[in-house]
Amino acid sequence: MLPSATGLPFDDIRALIAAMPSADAAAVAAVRAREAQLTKPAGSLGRMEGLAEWLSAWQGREVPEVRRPLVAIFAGNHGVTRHGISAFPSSVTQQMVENFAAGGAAINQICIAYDLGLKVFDLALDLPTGDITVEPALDEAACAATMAFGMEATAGGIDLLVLGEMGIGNTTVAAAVAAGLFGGPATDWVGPGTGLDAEGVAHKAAIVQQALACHAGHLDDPLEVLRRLGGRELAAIAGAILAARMSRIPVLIDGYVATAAAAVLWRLDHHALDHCQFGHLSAEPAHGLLLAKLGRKPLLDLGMRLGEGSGAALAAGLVKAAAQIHAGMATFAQAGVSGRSE
Ligand SMILES: Cc1cc2ncn([C@H]3O[C@H](COP(=O)(O)O)[C@@H](O)[C@H]3O)c2cc1C
Ligand SMILES: O=C(O)c1cccnc1
Repeated sequence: MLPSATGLPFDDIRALIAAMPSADAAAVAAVRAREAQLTKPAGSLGRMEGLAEWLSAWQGREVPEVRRPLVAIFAGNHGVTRHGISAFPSSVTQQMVENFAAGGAAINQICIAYDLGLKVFDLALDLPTGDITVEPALDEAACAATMAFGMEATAGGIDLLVLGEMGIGNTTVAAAVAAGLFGGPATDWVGPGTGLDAEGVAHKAAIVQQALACHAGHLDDPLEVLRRLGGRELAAIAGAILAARMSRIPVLIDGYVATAAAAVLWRLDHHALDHCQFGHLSAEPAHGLLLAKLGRKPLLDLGMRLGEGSGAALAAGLVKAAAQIHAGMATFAQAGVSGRSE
């Protein structure tokens, strides 16, 4: 699914969006029928029942199954870090990629605990994106190619895709993308990220405002917002979400940064994220606002603000359980349990 030579690279992305499959209504009907027979009061598993239905709808399976879940982390570096908008130096991006490979990060432990596969995609870390206060982060060809690269995350017969990121400075570009897509002042969209104090957050807002001014007049097209104000890991996440849709793989999206990338697709088509669930509510303050714009309720709210796919990976434990519960439970008839009294 690399961009073809049919025209501008973004045209290939738009063509995929126009061709997105919809939910499998027959699979949903089958899950609902079976759900009603399982040995529990109707509706007693709350949102877990909805997760089983969502899995079936997008997998196109009458019985949902999660046997090959994958966490994909995309890592990128950002030119805007020259303005001191993170509590950590940008060298930490590469160092954390090495830490992921060595098994020392939080996400490695979550993957062990829940038996999730993990792949880390390093996106030209030695080539930071453009400084968004004065130039676009990426040109169109690089942005489209990075989206195409992100599509590779769906390979290998996976049946659940969990998306996360690593990139010092990326809560700044996420804020810029969110503001570019939904408007409002930069102060609405920035937060402490890795741990800025109030003065640091105010400076970060000023930098995002500068970026918005620099690109004003070019932000009507969501893909332009992505390439001008975003970064490689955001582009790759957007590509991965789109490829997952085409391959009928349900997706779990992590915190503020991953949600900002997803929001680009939502602005292109309000149904583009129907195959996605939002794993958690990040403590990054603007994540709640962004989810409200998308009209979505996250699965977990644990006060986490780590990134690297951690909140979505924790939610993958719930999604695995939802599939197992639905597939494995006995029906009233099978178990000889009496149904509801008349
Ligand atoms: C050691 C360490 C591990 C991380 N894992 C994820 N992030 C998270 O923090 C970064 C975004 O925050 P900001 O915009 O403030 O730089 C991203 O790399 C994100 O995934 C980390 C950050 C650090 C320091
Ligand atoms: O919610 C996130 O994605 C997040 C929050 C803080 C730092 N990095 C990522």
